[in-house]
Amino acid sequence: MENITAKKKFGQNFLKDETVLRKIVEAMPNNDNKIVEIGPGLGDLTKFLVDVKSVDAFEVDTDLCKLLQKKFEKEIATKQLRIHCGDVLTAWKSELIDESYDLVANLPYYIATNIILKALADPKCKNILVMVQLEVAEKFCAHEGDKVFGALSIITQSAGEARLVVKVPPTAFEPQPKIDSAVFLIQKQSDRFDKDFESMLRVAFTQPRKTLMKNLSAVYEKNILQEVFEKLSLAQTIRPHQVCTDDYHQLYKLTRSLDGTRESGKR
Ligand SMILES: C[S@@+](CC[C@H](N)C(=O)[O-])C[C@H]1O[C@@H](n2cnc3c(N)ncnc32)[C@H](O)[C@@H]1O
Repeated sequence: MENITAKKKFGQNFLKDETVLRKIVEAMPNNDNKIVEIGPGLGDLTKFLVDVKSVDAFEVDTDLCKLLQKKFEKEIATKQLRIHCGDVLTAWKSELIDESYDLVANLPYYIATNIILKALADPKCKNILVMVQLEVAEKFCAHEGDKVFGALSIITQSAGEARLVVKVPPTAFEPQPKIDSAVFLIQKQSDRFDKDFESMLRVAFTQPRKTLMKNLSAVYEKNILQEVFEKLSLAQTIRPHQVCTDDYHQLYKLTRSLDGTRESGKR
């Protein structure tokens, strides 16, 4: 590895396995979108990306920024690569860049979920192809009935389709992480993103093993919930992971139209 010590605080595990790097590039959607890479690190994935598309890369570590500026002098001069040095979360307003892009990255795991949620909400982001902790990838890709089906799966299914691309063992990285990783792809079909819907999901999954009715009744009036459950033919004993994404949207619409929050009852 270059003369660089990996910094734990920035989640630095550099992907060294060329087969996995190629699999990421092969899974990229075929379109004219720009690429955004978050955390280019030593530039191993960047090298493949700039060969096929123009890339905007965001890197927080100033040592790595300097190294990348040297390594990719030519690509920076031809504008095939732009390096933004700094914390991507600070740079990210509602849109990260002002043109359509696909996010392709081996993400820093300590902020991976946050980054994916921001990309799902960003109207300029069209597709998300990222490496994260396996456990997190499974949550984003889960389907109704799966044990890990939850708020992240529903938010993803509301925006598009997700699929696991490849599982990656710790040996693919330097230094090696303690956990397995996975690359997954979300192809976005809609920019629909509703913070209130997300809040309802948080309530629905507060205690995943309890019934959905029990969780929701912390916020919604019980009689309204009973009416809504009946309309949607949902059993009162159903658990949150057993309800499909469409039914969650119906549930949200109906509870809103009936103004079923407990607060509203006190008015
Ligand atoms: C898991 S490493 C991936 C490095 C490289 N892409 C690879 O595959 O080898 C995560 C990268 O994200 C960078 N990073 C961590 N936090 C960041 C942040 N808030 N903004 C931008 N980059 C960040 C790290 O410095 C590191 O380069």
